[in-house]
Order: sequence, then C-alpha cells, then structure tokens
Amino acid sequence: MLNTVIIGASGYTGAELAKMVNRHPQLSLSRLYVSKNSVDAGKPLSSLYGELSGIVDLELEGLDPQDIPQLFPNVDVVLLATAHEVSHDIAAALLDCACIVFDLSGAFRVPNTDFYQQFYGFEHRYPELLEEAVYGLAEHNAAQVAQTRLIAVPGCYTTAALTALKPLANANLISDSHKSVINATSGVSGAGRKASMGSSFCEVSLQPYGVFNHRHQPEIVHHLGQDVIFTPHLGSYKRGILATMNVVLKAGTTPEQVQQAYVSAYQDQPIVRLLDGAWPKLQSVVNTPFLDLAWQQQGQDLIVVSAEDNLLKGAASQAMQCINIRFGFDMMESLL
Ligand SMILES: NC(=O)C1=CN([C@@H]2O[C@H](COP(=O)(O)OP(=O)(O)OC[C@H]3O[C@@H](n4cnc5c(N)ncnc54)[C@H](OP(=O)(O)O)[C@@H]3O)[C@@H](O)[C@H]2O)C=CC1
Ligand SMILES: CC(=O)N[C@@H](CCC(=O)OP(=O)(O)O)C(=O)O
Repeated sequence: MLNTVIIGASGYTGAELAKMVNRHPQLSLSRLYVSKNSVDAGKPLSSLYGELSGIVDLELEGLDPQDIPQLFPNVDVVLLATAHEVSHDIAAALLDCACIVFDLSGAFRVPNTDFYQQFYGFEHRYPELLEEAVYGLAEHNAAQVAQTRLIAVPGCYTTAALTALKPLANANLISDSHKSVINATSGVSGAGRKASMGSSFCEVSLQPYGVFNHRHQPEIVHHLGQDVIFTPHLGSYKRGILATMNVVLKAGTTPEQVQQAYVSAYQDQPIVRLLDGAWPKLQSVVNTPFLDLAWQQQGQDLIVVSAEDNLLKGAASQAMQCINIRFGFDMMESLL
C-alpha cells in the first residue's frame, strides 16, 4: 500500500481526490492537510462534504511548511490540490522527502520562468523543477509520467482543448496559416471553493472572461506546438466544461484522415469517448472521469467539441490516471 497524503483536501478537487484515493486498493489515505491557520483545521472532511460521511471522516490538519521534513519521509504519494503559489513553495521540500508529487496547480506546467512572471504574477524560483516536471496529459504522455517524481496535472480548459487538438496537430492536419479558435464554458466550481464576488450565486451569469490573456492560452500553445485563440466563459452551473473549437485543416485533408487521427490516438484509451452521431453534452460527463469528443468537417473547416467534468478529467481523476500510470496500476482503477 502506498502511503498517500492530500494537501488542500478541503477544496473541491481535494475532496474529489479523497473519494478516489479512499476507494483505491493500492493507496492508503493517511492525512489530509489545509493551511496552517485554516478555519477548517480540526474538522473531519465529511463535515464539509456530507456525501463523505462514513466514507472519509479523517480530520483536516493545518500544515506548517517548516514541518515537511519531519512529516513526509514515510509518505509515498502527495497530491497537491493547492493554489499555484502554494504548490510552487512546497513541492521541492516534498521531493526532498522522496515523495512522488502530483500537482493539480499550474506551478510546474510550462518550462519557462518568464511565463510565470507574466501569467501568474510570481517569480518562479525552481527552474530545474520546471524542466524536470512531466505534463500529466494522461492519454499523450504516459511513458514520461511513468518515469518521473513530479507530475504537473494539466489545467481543466487545457485538457478539454488539447485532447481535441493534439491528434490533429500530431497528424500534421492543421493549417499553418490559421489559428485554431477555442471557445469554452466552465461551471463555477472551476474557480475553487473560496468565496468571491465573481463566483457568488447572484452575480454569476454566462459571460466571457480572460479574453486574450487567460493563462491557459500559453499552456495550450506550449503543449500543442501551434498558436490558438482561447476564450473562456463562466456558466451559471456548478460543474463541467464544454469546449467548441474551430480548426482550419490543411487543403486536401480528407474526413478519413481526421477520423484516423482520432481513432489512432484514442481507440485504446477508455477515458476519451469518441461519439458517433451525437454531440458531447455536460450531462453525459459530469461526475464521471470521461471526456467526450465529436467533430464534423466541411471542406477545410472542422468543428470539434469536447466535454468533461472540470473537477475530474479536468483535475482530480486525471491526477488519479497519472497515479495509475506512474505506479503501473490498472488505468481505470478507482476512477469509477
Ligand atoms: N477547480 C477546478 O476545476 C480546477 C482546479 N485546478 C487547480 O487545482 C488546485 C486546487 O483547486 P480547487 O480545489 O478548485 O481549490 P479550492 O480553492 O477549492 O481549494 C484549495 C485548498 O487549498 C487549501 N490551502 C490554501 N492554502 C494552503 C496552504 N498554504 N497549505 C495547504 N493548503 C492550503 C485550502 O484550504 P484553506 O484555505 O482552508 O487552508 C483548500 O483546501 C488549484 O491550483 C487550481 O488552480 C486545476 C484544474 C481544475
Ligand atoms: C471558472 C474558472 O474560474 N476557472 C479557472 C480555471 C481553473 C483551472 O483549471 O485551472 P488552473 O489549474 O490552471 O487554475 C480559471 O479560469 O481560472
């Protein structure tokens, strides 16, 4: 059994992780942490999430980062469900304790320190860890995930976009002279559990945000290898992302080539479901680890649509896919 700890366990993705770790036959959930002075320290996780009552009643503990060298030497797996800056600050100390670290934040996703200054607003002090980290896009980077000690789990919008666009880019089917256009809508849980005006019940209304400057645009570009335009939208519902993408294909690309690109990428990947004759919808993926994908071509124009649960394939269940890959467990273990 692998001794497993979740830091940031009281948040939305942390609670999803707790559920999955708890039902995993090879993982033993030993501790749940929040910040040192958290108002939730001392409470059982199940007092915050009633559905976990009798299932995960472990108490949330406040973590002082200075105690990491004493607390973590016997821990095998650490899941960081924390804000970017928090993950940035504590990952190195956890790696020094020989933990395998799965970080759900953006702190190690793009190997470029300038990117962090520009899009995250902090100076990245661990350029060597940025180089070392493996991007945990499970269906595409399994071989590298299996070898590493630091996995940067992709962002939720990024997973929706890259899963749809990477097979086309890998098959060299996207026109060089057009940017692919990604329009995606996320439920409010994408903003996390902490209260804010922008995510309060009476304020949320379907609306774009982060136009031309959302940090997932450069994350997508880096891992796709092609420029894109990305516009996120906040929807007035709890969870799920629907992304609609317009792609201009190279002249002469046939529907068979597009089909072949998707089938060869995902035919052995149970989490990505290629729909035949229906468009993805949130209802089919919310509260599941699946990402649904469908497309339609008209000449050089391709519309491709993906849908996922932002807290699951967009975060926690993709982290669990990475754990399964990293330790050689069945790839579906504990996902359903
Ligand atoms: N929500 C989503 O759809 C997605 C989120 N992500 C990323 O995953 C990470 C977690 O997101 P989410 O679950 O939504 O966030 P939440 O805001 O819901 O939860 C954050 C958690 O971190 C804890 N925390 C805050 N500061 C510290 C600290 N210094 N030390 C330890 N714990 C701390 C919080 O508890 P407390 O404040 O009480 O200490 C809480 O448990 C973020 O980096 C986010 O960007 C990635 C993909 C999708
Ligand atoms: C609705 C909403 O606010 N969504 C978040 C995305 C959360 C996420 O997946 O991304 P990171 O891990 O990169 O923070 C946002 O736009 O910032």
